Amino acid sequence: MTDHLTVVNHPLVQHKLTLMRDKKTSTNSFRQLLREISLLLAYEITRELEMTTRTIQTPLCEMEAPILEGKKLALVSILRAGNGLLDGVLELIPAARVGFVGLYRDPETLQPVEYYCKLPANLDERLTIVVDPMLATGNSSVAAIDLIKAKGAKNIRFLCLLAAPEGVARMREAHPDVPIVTASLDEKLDDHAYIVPGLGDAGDRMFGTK
Ligand SMILES: O=P(O)(O)OC[C@H]1O[C@H](OP(=O)(O)OP(=O)(O)O)[C@H](O)[C@@H]1O
Ligand SMILES: O=c1cc[nH]c(=O)[nH]1
Ligand SMILES: [Mg+2]
Repeated sequence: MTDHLTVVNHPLVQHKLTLMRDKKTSTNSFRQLLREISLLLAYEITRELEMTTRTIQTPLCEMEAPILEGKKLALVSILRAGNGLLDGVLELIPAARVGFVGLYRDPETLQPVEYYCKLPANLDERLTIVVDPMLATGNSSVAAIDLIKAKGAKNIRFLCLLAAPEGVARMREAHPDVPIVTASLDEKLDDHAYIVPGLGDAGDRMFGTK
């Protein structure tokens, strides 16, 4: 991917996102919609994967048929809200290796606090797609990608549902080599660094916590 930021304007994505933003949407519907959107976003973020060919026999003839090149992809979910995106992406790429980075954002300092990290082997040979629905200040995604790079990953993409301009700028500064794919570039952050108009706290809406 060459663009640093791709906003997926597909009508189905935008329609489902509107339903997710609506505060009247139930936890159950929110989770289902996120799973559906993540399939569409996964389609977009994998658009330019490297391909090679393999010789196969169809019932009619031999052909050189396209297949994905290289080692299996790695998907890394930033816990816990990342798991909502992970489910759909993994459905589309079932052979992917999966890692988790556990981070929460301290509500006072807005700094990420790490509590877990388990990543697949040979990240240096894999395309790594990092997933988290919310890119707000960018502190969490920058820290997660710092960890992932420290484990060897060189080819990384970041998939989110909503991005704030502040988070995109922070990512561009810290990780200019990591393209971002999102369903929406929202307007701004509020005084508590929540995305506006946003959808609220993604983890809470997904898991019914408060
Ligand atoms: O860009 P930032 O300002 O760092 O904010 C974004 C982070 O905040 C949310 O997670 P949260 O800390 O609420 O943890 P959770 O997923 O466990 O709910 C979200 O899922 C991101 O990880
Ligand atoms: O708007 C926001 C910002 C950070 N985390 C969320 O879940 N929502
Ligand atoms: Mg949360």
